[in-house]
Amino acid sequence: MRGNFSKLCHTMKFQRSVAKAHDVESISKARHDNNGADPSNHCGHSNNEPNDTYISYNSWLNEHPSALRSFEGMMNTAKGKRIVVFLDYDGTLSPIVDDPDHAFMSEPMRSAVREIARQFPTAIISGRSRDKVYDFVKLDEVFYAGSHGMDIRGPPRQLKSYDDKYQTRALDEKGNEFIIFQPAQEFFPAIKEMLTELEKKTNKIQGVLVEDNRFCISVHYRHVQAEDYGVLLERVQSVLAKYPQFHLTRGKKVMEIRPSIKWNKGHALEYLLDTLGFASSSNILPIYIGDDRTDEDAFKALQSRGLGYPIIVSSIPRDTMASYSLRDPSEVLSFLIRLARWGESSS
Ligand SMILES: O=P(O)(O)OC[C@H]1O[C@H](O[C@H]2O[C@H](CO)[C@@H](O)[C@H](O)[C@H]2O)[C@H](O)[C@@H](O)[C@@H]1O
Repeated sequence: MRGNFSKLCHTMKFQRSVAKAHDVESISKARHDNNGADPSNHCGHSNNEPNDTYISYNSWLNEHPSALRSFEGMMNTAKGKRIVVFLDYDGTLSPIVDDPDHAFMSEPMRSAVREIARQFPTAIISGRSRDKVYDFVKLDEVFYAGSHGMDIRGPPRQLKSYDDKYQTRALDEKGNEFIIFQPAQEFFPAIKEMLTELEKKTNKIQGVLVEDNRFCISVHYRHVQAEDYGVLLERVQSVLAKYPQFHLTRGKKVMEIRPSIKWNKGHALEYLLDTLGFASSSNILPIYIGDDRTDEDAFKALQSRGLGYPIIVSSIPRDTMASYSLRDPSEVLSFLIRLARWGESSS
């Protein structure tokens, strides 16, 4: 394993030099490719000139410094604290790709996350279904929260502050206990109905993909012609109108249908901290890395506790509650490798 880890560190040195060479390229590339960060701009184009983009990205970086460049300072504050790592999946551990079923995680990323999970409690919190994220990540060392945190497989601690009906104790194949926490359980039959209706209502629109995320539904429009977008939105809204207990949120070229309960990635983060036994500890340092709007709920949770490091993954200036930034998943990889190495040397 140590051999793998030094291979990773080597990869990281390589990436650092590549990242320098790409600095200018990534900034101008950002002008053309925001991966759908702005849903009102269906085609994802911006009118800014490259120079404007360069200036605005750099001034944004002053507000949200690079977590790679700030690494030493960040870790000075971390000394003596218990680090807990939270990671989003799409756009963070895997790059945004055209086909959601092909958002694979690279082997170096898998090794880095495995190393991180050996050093620190680690959870992946995703909008995907929990099973799908596990299929991509395939690591048993990690806790998983799917459906934007509404389906958690966490540590074996049943919490009194949550209704027992949402917490199920279970055993894995090796006899280890864990808890499944599903606060949106009662919405499941309605979600199944909506899924069928959405598929029926949208299957004539070319390029639409309806994804079953167990307690949420994603309607992808990355491959929908701009002129068909209005019809798609109308059809999604017409289905939604029959289910007032659900609402629509937006991600990268995706509409996400979610139960209207007071539960999001921020609550999932709090729940996992509680089950890890860190409910009232001031000696912890949670790190959350994510790229999407729904990750803002987790950034907000950290900011309101005045705790830890919320880190946004973005190659364009974005309105965010994160304190630090990383440009893309390759910088996330570099950060995780450095963090794992830091953890190893300080343990
Ligand atoms: O919380 P996350 O793990 O970031 O999940 C958010 C959504 O991610 C996926 O969609 C996004 O990534 C796809 C693959 O790169 C891309 O094709 C799509 O356009 C993006 O929106 C996932 O498929 C969705 O279900 C999640 O809600």
